[in-house]
Amino acid sequence: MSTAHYPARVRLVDVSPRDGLQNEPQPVPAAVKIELVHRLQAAGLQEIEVTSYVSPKWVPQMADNHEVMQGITRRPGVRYAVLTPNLKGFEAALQDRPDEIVVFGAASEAFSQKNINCSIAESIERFAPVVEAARQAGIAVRGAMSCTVGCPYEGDVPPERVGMLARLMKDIGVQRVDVADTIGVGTPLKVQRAIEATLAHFDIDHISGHFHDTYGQALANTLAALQMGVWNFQSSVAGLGGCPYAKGATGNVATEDVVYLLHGLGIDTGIDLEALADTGAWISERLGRPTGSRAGRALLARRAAAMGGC
Ligand SMILES: CC(C)(COP(=O)([O-])OP(=O)([O-])OC[C@H]1O[C@@H](n2cnc3c(N)ncnc32)[C@H](O)[C@@H]1OP(=O)([O-])[O-])[C@@H](O)C(=O)NCCC(=O)NCCSC(=O)C[C@@](C)(O)CC(=O)[O-]
Repeated sequence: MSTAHYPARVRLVDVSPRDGLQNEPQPVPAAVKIELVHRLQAAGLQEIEVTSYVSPKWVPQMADNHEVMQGITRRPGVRYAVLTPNLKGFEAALQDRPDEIVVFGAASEAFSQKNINCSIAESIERFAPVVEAARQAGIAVRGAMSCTVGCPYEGDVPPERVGMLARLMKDIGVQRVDVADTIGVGTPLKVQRAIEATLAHFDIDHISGHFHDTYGQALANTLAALQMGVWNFQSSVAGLGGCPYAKGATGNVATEDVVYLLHGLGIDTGIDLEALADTGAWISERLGRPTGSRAGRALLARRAAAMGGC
C-alpha cells in the first residue's frame, strides 16, 4: 500500500498541560505543570497548549496560569498557546506573552451556553475584539470549534453547523481552526464531513484535528483526517484530559499513540517517542494512575522486558 497520499510531516500540539489537566479533581502543583511543559519540549514537541485564562470559579485547576507561564523556560522554535475566552482573559494572558491565543466556540448552542455561558452569536461578539487585539499585538490566533460531530446535550451536530461556525471564526480574523470531537463520539466519515464543512472557509494548512477517545475512535479519526491532507493535530500525553462541561467524555487521544501511528506511516513528527513515553509515565505517576496511552504502556513494558523484567 502506498502512503504517498499522506502528508510527509505532521505537527502536533500537545494540549496536556491545559486540556489534560483542567479537569483533574485534585490540585496539580504549578511546578508539576511547568515540568510537564519542559519534558514535552525536550521530547521534541514544537507546540504546547500551556494554560487558560478563564474564570477560576469555573475551572479552578487553571487558576495558576500566570505562575505556570512565567515559570517555563522557553525554547526557541516552540510555540506556547493559551486559551482566552474574552478580553479579560486576553489582557491577563498578554502579561505572559503567549505565542498564540485560542478563542473557543462550539458548533452546538447548548454546549456554548454550558461551557462559556453565552450563545454562539454572543461568543463571536466576545471573540472579535480579542482576535483584533491579539493580531495587533503580533500574537497568532487559533479558534477551537467544539462539538463538531456530537454534543453531550444536543446529540448529533450536522456539518452545516460546523461550516457556520468556521465562517464566523474566519470573518472575525481567526487564522486557523481546530475541528474538535469534544466527546469522542465521531467516526471517520462523520469527522471527514466536519472537516469538509470547515474546508469551505479555511484551507487544509489551517485546520487541525482534535479528537477525544471516548469510543476508541480517535486514531481512526486521525487517519481519516490525514487522508484528507490534515497535518496539524492536537493530542495529550498519556491521554490525559476532558472538558469539565462534557461529562462522561474521556481524555484526548494520547500523543504517544498518535506518534506511534505517524511514525509507522513513515510520517515525520520531530518527536522522540521514547522520551514522550517517559513523560507520559512521569505525569501519570504524579497523578497517581497508570498512563492512558496504549503505545506508552507497550513501550515501557518492552523496555522493562529488555532490562530483564517479565
Ligand atoms: C467564559 C467565562 C469567563 C464567562 O463567564 P461569565 O460568568 O459569563 O462571565 P462574566 O463576564 O459575567 O463575569 C463573571 C465573573 O467571572 C470573571 N471573569 C470573566 N472572565 C474571566 C476571565 N477570562 N478570567 C478570569 N475571570 C473572569 C469576572 O471578572 C466576574 O468575576 P466576579 O465579579 O464574579 O468576581 C466562563 O464561562 C468560563 O471561565 N468558562 C470556562 C470555560 C472553559 O475553560 N472550558 C474548558 C475549555 S474548552 C475545552 O476544553 C474544549 C476544547 C478547547 O479543548 C476543544 C474540545 O475538545 O472541544
